[in-house]
Amino acid sequence: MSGLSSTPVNSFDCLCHALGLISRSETPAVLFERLSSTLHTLVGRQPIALYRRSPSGELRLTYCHPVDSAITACRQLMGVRSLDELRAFEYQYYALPGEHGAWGYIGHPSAPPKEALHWISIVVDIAAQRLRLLKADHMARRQIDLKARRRQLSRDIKRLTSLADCLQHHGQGWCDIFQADGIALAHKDELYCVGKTPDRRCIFQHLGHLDAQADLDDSPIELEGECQGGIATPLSMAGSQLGWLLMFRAPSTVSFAARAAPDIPLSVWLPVEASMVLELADDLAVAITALEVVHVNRQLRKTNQRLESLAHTDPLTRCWNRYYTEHVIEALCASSPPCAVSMFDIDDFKGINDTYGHAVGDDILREVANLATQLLRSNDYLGRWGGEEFIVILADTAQDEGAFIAQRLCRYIEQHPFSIPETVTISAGLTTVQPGEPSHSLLERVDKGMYLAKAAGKNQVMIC
Ligand SMILES: Nc1nc2c(ncn2[C@@H]2O[C@H](COP(=O)(O)OP(=O)(O)OP(=O)(O)O)[C@@H](O)[C@H]2O)c(=O)[nH]1
Repeated sequence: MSGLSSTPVNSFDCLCHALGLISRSETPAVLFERLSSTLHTLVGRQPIALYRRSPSGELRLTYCHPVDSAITACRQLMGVRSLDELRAFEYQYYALPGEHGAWGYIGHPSAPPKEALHWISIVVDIAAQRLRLLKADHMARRQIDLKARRRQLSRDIKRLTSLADCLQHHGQGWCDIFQADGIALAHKDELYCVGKTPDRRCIFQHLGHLDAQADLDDSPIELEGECQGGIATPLSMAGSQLGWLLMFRAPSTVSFAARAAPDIPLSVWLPVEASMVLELADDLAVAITALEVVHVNRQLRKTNQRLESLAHTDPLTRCWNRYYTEHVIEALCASSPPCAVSMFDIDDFKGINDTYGHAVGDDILREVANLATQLLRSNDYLGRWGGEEFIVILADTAQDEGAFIAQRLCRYIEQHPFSIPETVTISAGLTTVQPGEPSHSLLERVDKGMYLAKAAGKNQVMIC
């Protein structure tokens, strides 16, 4: 498993065996382990550090050998952050070539034996080739999974109601694809998490530092300190940042070194993984924007409904106001359907107000409107015409049936036990819509009917 670690360096067979193992490594982690241990032996058992180079040129420790002892014995080597530092400390180093410049570097403290130089360059070459192959393979396999997940997310966007919902549906799938132990989404001071993540305070503290860095682009950033093992990617849309996507690998799955040296910045996300996280972040930015649009539309719809209802509704009785009642009556007269209209007025209402006060008068008005609404059929309508006067529109109703309904309403109100000792009654006029007549003629007629009902002794219906 570990190359030359248990065999002599000068054994050609052993070296070939180690090269064979390196060239057959199935994962980057196994490759790093075999490469580091082989070099460790070749350079006379010096500690080996393997760093990944970020697009900005920063170096971060990805692997070291021997595992824990190297960290404690050689912290400076492990904590190197740039090529300049490698040079400044006069460490020996070799580039691990990638497709676009150096993928990373391998360093150790002092010059190797001369006879090993040739073998070192072969070992590094073979390792770099294997790393490129693994990258392509990894990319191909993970891309398929990620593409399927991305398609599913875009299909789900309309159905999802919130980011929490989104994470609940997709979070575990993303953890599986990225071999992450936890995922968090930071959006508008909220943090949505799935799986194992560091605590909120710690995440927000790190994001605060990142937000304060003006020179950040949209590239994923590996986190340090308490959030070691995490990678943060801005969620951006049309130049504005909506939040952060964070993925975490717990130290056990990261690497040995995270436990041994939490203060040494590690690289635990391969560049190919980071670019896939970026793809997911792009999709999430679209999902967040879509959720926001849905939310704003929902709010607008609610506000419109409220405004519409305010424009139509009498605030005291909650039935139609005069403006809307007039509008409906005009429309009725224009289409002249078979329809009866009744206008009623509470009898002696001034006396109620004068005796019990305006507030009680208001209660009676509300209760009369309620009783009328209860008694009317689902396609009949009640409007407040003004003061204590109401209009009832009885859809699809001939005169006799309309008169019967109006009478029934009179009796219903008369028999209702109101909060005052006196019996409350109404007087109503009733008429039907005549073909082609203007609304004012219909209203005059029904008003006259109501007046006649008052004149005839109140608490009754007059047809006219
Ligand atoms: N509490 C209350 N009173 C109202 C409201 N609108 C109008 N009124 C009162 O309703 C009363 C109507 O009185 P009048 O027009 O004299 O009619 P009335 O006392 O019912 O007499 P009749 O119509 O002959 O039965 C007035 O005192 C108005 O102030 C209202 O919104 N709330």
